Amino acid sequence: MALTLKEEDAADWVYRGEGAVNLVLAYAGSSPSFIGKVIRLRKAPKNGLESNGVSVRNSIALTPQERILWKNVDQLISSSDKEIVGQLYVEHVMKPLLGSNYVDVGMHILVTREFLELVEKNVTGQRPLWRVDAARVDTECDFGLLISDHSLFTHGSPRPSPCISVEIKISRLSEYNPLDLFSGSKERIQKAIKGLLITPQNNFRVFLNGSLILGGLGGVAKNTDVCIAKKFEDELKSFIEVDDGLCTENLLTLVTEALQKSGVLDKLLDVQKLDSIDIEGVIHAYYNITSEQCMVCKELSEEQAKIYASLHSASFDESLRIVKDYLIAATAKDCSLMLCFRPRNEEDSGLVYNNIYLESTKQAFDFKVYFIDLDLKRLSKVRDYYELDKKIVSRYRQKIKLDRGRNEVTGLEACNGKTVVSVELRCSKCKRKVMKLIATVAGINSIVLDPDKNTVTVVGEADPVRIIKNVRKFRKSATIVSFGSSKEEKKEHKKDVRKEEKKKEEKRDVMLPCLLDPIKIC
Ligand SMILES: O=P(O)(O)O[C@@H]1[C@@H](OP(=O)(O)O)[C@H](OP(=O)(O)O)[C@H](O)[C@H](OP(=O)(O)O)[C@H]1OP(=O)(O)O
Ligand SMILES: Nc1ncnc2c1ncn2[C@@H]1O[C@H](COP(=O)(O)OP(=O)(O)OP(=O)(O)O)[C@@H](O)[C@H]1O
Repeated sequence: MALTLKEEDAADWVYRGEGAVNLVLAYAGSSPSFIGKVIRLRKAPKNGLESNGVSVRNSIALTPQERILWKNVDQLISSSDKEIVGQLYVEHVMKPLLGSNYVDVGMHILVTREFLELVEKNVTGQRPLWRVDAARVDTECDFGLLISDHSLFTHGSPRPSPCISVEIKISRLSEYNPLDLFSGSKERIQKAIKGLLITPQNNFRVFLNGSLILGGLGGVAKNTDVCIAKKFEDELKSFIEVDDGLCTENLLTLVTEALQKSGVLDKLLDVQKLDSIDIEGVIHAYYNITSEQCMVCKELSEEQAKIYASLHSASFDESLRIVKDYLIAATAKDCSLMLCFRPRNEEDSGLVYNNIYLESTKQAFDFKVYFIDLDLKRLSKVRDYYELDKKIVSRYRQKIKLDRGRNEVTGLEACNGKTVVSVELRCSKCKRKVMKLIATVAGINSIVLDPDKNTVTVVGEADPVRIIKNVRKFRKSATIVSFGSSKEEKKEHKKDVRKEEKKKEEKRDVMLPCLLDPIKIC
């Protein structure tokens, strides 16, 4: 960490965006050390909700329990407190999984408190109000992460090539189907990207030469109406040489082809799928490794707690594996992809970059793809995930109750729940037996056996306890992997829970930007 950014450097850094944890600034000055770079600065929550005023997710060092969790990653646990664990996690956990070509670890540089205070003051006016309200730059932190600006094609040259970059966050909040995005089919990927473009929310941004031309900077954007779409199409004209009205379509083709050609989504999906056990199961493994009494089983009846007994009797190492894989998958579900395109020209058409030829415009483009925001999910988050899941399930149950009430009047079928059971399915006889036993339980709409994964997925309002009881008549070792609403339905309910939380937040005091002293509005 030789370089230090001081107060006088603050004016060279401009607002680029932010998430819940970091504020990101892009370099706009002329120092060769920083051209083509962004800096990620840690934020501190304003509401003081984290325990003892110290944010666990922001703290640099691993907790003793996390040191045990990550014990197989030597580089992580041998780091001293001063070394930055988040960066080591990206380098030694995520990079090997996602591929070194697509992951940029960045480097830490020192920053003075005066630098942080001044950049915060300079950029406050550009930050979304709710972000300003929620967190400020953490002025206690004396470093920032310097990383290449993946929305540009610079490579240190003072004159970056003209370029378009597209940022995609894999989330369900936009109106698109992630299954389309990950399908591998050109048509379906393009359909997903189109959906993201129309409802960008916090999940889709397009930058032209590093400046935002679609989506919300640092937050959520409204849907792409005719006006926005027209303006966007006009912006693209300087980049894609095609008749009016076809630039956006061609950009979609470019993005689709780059996603297909690079294979990054397949890699990402593999990592996202590491969480073979849902949070309702993982929470028990979490209590195994923290050696606390399981607060979840404590709330269940003896009968219900029996379902999870096998998870509690899993070995310590197995519990570590379950939790670790779950957290790695959580990182992979929350990261973004940045795809950057530039028209290919003879001088820089070395073999460094992949390229795509757009038949309709007769243009060749270089492209690069990077994953951004591969942050470590802290162990303590497992409890948060469980609590969130509980809220979602309870919301779902309320909905079923309501639906049942309505159905009594309309005679329609109730909404479905889903129970996943883990049971060894060795042969066709086993499968028949399990199928028969489950089929006798009331309230079942479908049963799907997966002999590769040794799981049975039961959809319907059937009682999970009855399901597992019946399966155990055949195999004692059977366990429930998850129950409640299906993942897709949960996501829908998650939206509602989030909306409610947001409403509560909006009721809190509002801070006006650009003012150092907050003004309270009634
Ligand atoms: O919990 P979720 O699904 O709302 O995801 C959070 C994201 O919200 P989103 O759904 O994308 O609007 C949230 O994104 P934003 O702040 O909305 O950009 C963060 O990514 C958060 O992760 P962390 O707290 O930074 O580790 C994300 O938290 P986790 O991925 O740790 O759950
Ligand atoms: N290396 C980069 N190059 C270009 N832009 C970047 C880079 N890193 C981050 N950004 C921009 O800054 C925004 C916020 O960064 P990031 O997602 O890392 O923040 P975060 O607080 O960690 O997010 P989250 O809340 O999702 O965890 C991104 O959405 C992206 O637009």
